[in-house]
Amino acid sequence: MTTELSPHHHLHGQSFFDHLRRSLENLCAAHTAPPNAESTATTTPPDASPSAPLSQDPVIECTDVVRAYTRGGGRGLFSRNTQATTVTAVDSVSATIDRGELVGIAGPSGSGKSTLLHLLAALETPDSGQITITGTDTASLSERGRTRLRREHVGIVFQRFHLLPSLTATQNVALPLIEHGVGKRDRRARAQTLLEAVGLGDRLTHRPATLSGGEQQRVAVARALAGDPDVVIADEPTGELDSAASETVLDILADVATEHAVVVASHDPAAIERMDRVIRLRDGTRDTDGHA
Ligand SMILES: Nc1ncnc2c1ncn2[C@@H]1O[C@H](COP(=O)(O)OP(=O)(O)OP(=O)(O)O)[C@@H](O)[C@H]1O
Repeated sequence: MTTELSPHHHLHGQSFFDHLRRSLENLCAAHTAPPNAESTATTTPPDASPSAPLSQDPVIECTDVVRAYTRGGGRGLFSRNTQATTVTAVDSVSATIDRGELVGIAGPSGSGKSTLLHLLAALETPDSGQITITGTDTASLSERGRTRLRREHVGIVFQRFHLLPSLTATQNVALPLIEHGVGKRDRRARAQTLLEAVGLGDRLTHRPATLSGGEQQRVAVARALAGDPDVVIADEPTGELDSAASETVLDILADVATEHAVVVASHDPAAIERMDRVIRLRDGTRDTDGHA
């Protein structure tokens, strides 16, 4: 059985993420990307930098968001004409997510958690209402613009880790930094710092198949942090893990939330229990917004 090490082993009187932030600030200063032309089509005031680390503006603002899917209505291989039905997966949801918050999205199966999470991550856009990420309206961007917005501001953690099997832990974490224009040596240094922060300093050259589920998820969290996002969005991050590994991943996400916004959609009562605040969904609408 693999022992799950707590990242807090590595804390030396300060948050490890303070150290991480400083190391990334140094990297970013050396690799500042040119301004995004599409980011002019935003709601950000012209004098505000969308990624200013000390900004008090919400990281994500979601206003009366609706997302519906249409099913059927076609002629299938095994069916005659079927009646089209519309499912409103997310129905008039409003929410604000700030830096320093660990926010849960809870609700029964089919209540709209994944759909809302995809909207908050700019993987999808709403049919109506508005979602802004660090001031940029996600619907105002082209597909490419949304990809760039995600790359610069959003880190995503999936239930099944989605690591590349042929790459080592370090290479998996370093991969997103290629698109940030970070050089090879700096990518490796940054990836190693992140892996040490999540307690995997002794697993740097391991490939995913040789890591436990909890370790793979910690690699996935480190990868999500590689580009120093404003928000980390996690879909059922403990869904595949035993309770000890879940606790470790939740400890790390709570630590990440001291510096970033973190949003976690989960069925897992132990995960929801750890959240600062919970957005509860029922049939796509918001039930309550209270403390878990
Ligand atoms: N791509 C899609 N096409 C059609 N219907 C969809 C699609 N995605 C989601 N839905 C429907 O929207 C509703 C909300 O789904 P969603 O996956 O967001 O819920 P969930 O709370 O994440 O569920 P679970 O906990 O089971 O993952 C469901 O009725 C689902 O069937």
